[in-house]
Amino acid sequence: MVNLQEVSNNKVFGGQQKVFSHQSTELKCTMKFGIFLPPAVEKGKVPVLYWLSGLTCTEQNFISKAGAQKYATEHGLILVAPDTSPRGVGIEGEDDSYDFGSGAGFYVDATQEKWKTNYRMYSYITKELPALINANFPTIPDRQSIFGHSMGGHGAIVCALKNPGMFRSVSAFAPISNPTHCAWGKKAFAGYLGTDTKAWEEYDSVCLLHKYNGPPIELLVDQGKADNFLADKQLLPDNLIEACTATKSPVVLRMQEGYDHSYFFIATFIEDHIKHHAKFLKA
Ligand SMILES: N[C@@H](CCC(=O)N[C@@H](CSC=O)C(=O)NCC(=O)O)C(=O)O
Repeated sequence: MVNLQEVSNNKVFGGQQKVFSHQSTELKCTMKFGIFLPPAVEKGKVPVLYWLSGLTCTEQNFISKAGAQKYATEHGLILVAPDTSPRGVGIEGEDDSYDFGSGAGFYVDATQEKWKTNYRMYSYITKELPALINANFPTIPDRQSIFGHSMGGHGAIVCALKNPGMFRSVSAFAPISNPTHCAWGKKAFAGYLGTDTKAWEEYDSVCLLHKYNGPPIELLVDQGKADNFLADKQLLPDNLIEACTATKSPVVLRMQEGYDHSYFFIATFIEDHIKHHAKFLKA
């Protein structure tokens, strides 16, 4: 395997949950990602579903808490779950807060001097990682989809909207839907992209929906009604729905009674999301 070191390998639901590390050219550091290989890979190439995690996560949260492997085995999909930022790159302040720097790459390519060399998660997710996965694993490169949670839900929708046709489907759990209008997004975008808010719009799902000119994307979003970050106005799903309605973009938002922002919520509805993606990946 070119440029890949196996870190762990566990059999689960008949497949192999592996973690690899590699030297990233975009991020200029060692990165890890989880990859689940379903039993179907023994018979041939299969589609890939990328998962983007939220603030504070590494590649471990999704692979150990979401329970996704069972459904990836059922539908014959590879799952790829990368880390959420560069690690240990030696930028002053990189570990100071949970919502900026390490664990909080926000899936953008930073333009600000201090961050721009390493904080290139957008290019990592849309270019380097798919190329690495397709070169080393039995994928069908033109059958890939993307989903994520919170900061990762934002990342998944943004990556799909900025690259029409690259992903066959997209879905999200409690995404940060309109980062230019919430505290998390304003802090991250000011730090990575600077004070010109025009540049922020390039990474905001609501703004990008108004510019999108590709094949229709049927977006599935689950949102817990008891999510504290919903109450704190960090997620703003109504703004996403308004933009989808205005642009006639297909969307299903399911407001889930009593669910919070945690991986318990994700594990509850992960089957529906994998089914949603399988419908498009297997069509
Ligand atoms: N203050 C909390 C916030 C961290 C948190 O809740 N992270 C979520 C994602 S939030 C948006 O991107 C998460 O996925 N956490 C990991 C988990 O396994 O639950 C804190 O510092 O914990």
